[in-house]
Amino acid sequence: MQPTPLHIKGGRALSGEIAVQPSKNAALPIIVASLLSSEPVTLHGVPRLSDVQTILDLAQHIGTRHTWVGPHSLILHTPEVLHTDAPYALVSKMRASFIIMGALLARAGAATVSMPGGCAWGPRPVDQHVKAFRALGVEVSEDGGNFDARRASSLNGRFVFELLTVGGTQNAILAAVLGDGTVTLENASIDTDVVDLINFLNSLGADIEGTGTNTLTIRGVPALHGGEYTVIPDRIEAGTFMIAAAATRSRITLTNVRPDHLRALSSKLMEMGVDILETDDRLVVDAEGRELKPVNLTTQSFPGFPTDLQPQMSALLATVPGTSVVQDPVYPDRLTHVAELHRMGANITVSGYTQVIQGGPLHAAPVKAADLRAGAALFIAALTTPGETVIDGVQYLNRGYENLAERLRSVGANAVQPLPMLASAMD
Ligand SMILES: CC(=O)N[C@H]1[C@@H](OP(=O)(O)OP(=O)(O)OC[C@H]2O[C@@H](n3ccc(=O)[nH]c3=O)[C@H](O)[C@@H]2O)O[C@H](CO)[C@@H](O)[C@@H]1O
Ligand SMILES: C=C(OP(=O)(O)O)C(=O)O
Repeated sequence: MQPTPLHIKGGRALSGEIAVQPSKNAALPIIVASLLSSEPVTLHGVPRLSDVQTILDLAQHIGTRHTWVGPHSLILHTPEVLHTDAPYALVSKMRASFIIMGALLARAGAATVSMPGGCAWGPRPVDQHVKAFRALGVEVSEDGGNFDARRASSLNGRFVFELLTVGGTQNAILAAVLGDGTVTLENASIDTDVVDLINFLNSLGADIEGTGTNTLTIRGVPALHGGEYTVIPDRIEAGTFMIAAAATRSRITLTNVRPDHLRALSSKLMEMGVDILETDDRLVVDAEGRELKPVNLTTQSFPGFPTDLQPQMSALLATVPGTSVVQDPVYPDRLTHVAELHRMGANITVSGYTQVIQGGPLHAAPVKAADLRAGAALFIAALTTPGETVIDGVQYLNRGYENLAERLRSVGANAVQPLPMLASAMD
């Protein structure tokens, strides 16, 4: 059953403190990576999201048992691999599930994985994953929407990625961790979620060198032991809250945050006239009473401006008088927020991956999220307007934000999600 739409009455400032959830995009590959060990692994900092449930369902099919031992803590245990296939019903829900292929290749030597799904705003190829596997000695064939991969021996050799890919780098790392070969990956992603995966794997006894650089050397080890690990805070959720504070001209404090993961956003917000104060794992965003300036931005791989914050930033800029230009070459079709923001009075012209945004006041309207970050963008737009905006497509928001409405209510947002009974009574 789809969740009921969210009702937001904006036009008021936010204030107070909000704890950022642990990172979805770091936790998902780490959950998958836990199946490389036959011993129990305790993870702290796992967000309670529908995407996490999807990956746990997939892991369970493979043979991983899990037990929640705290609100964000989980014990995972894969004594043996029961199945080496990842069925369409699960993989099609979420792109991150494709890296099950690397984990299965490492632990079981074979994998049959359906082509991935996930936020579908346009083409999201996996050619680099497949090219990397083949270059390192894996046989991969494609049939009926499935990839079938097999390795006769340990992965060995060198692969140069043709572009920076987070998932492609993670998949190749996972496949190379076990065995007696040595793999060198060049032009590897240095994204925070890749670094967290490497730190996790090394904490279980993997031998991966070059963390945080574009060249990784992975020396196979016979087995990984169990262990305990804490996932990094979610920089995309933190960024979404920072943009929400700027859009509502508010001052809020974020806790459980890594300010060093958010520099590209912080410097754009500062350029607009927002004050950002960083101390260890806290960050204060102060836009109270500010007249913000328009800015131009182009998305890039980490440490550049993240594509996962592009729709939210576009919503903010749609409220800032003047002309801003936003370009997203990382995902040129990531534009499903635009038509919905138009319904709220935004003036955005699109040409290719470029949005030219003439900022001004928005108004409330019924809108529909078609993907996760587009949903966050609509939430932010709704927070800026005094009328009641109703956002449909909340299931996408639930993929990546834990109790978003409730947590933003704790800092003063007027956001409610009526229960299904109530919703039908109101129809
Ligand atoms: C679950 C997860 O962590 N998702 C994130 C991850 O997705 P994901 O890992 O899928 O994104 P990639 O880093 O792989 O994609 C980056 C770019 O490379 C292209 N590409 C990628 C692989 C490939 O084989 N061929 C190819 O052409 C993509 O189309 C895109 O243009 O990183 C993206 C970029 O930061 C984020 O937007 C996603 O939220
Ligand atoms: C797009 C995202 O996730 P996925 O890659 O799983 O679609 C995201 O987290 O913004």
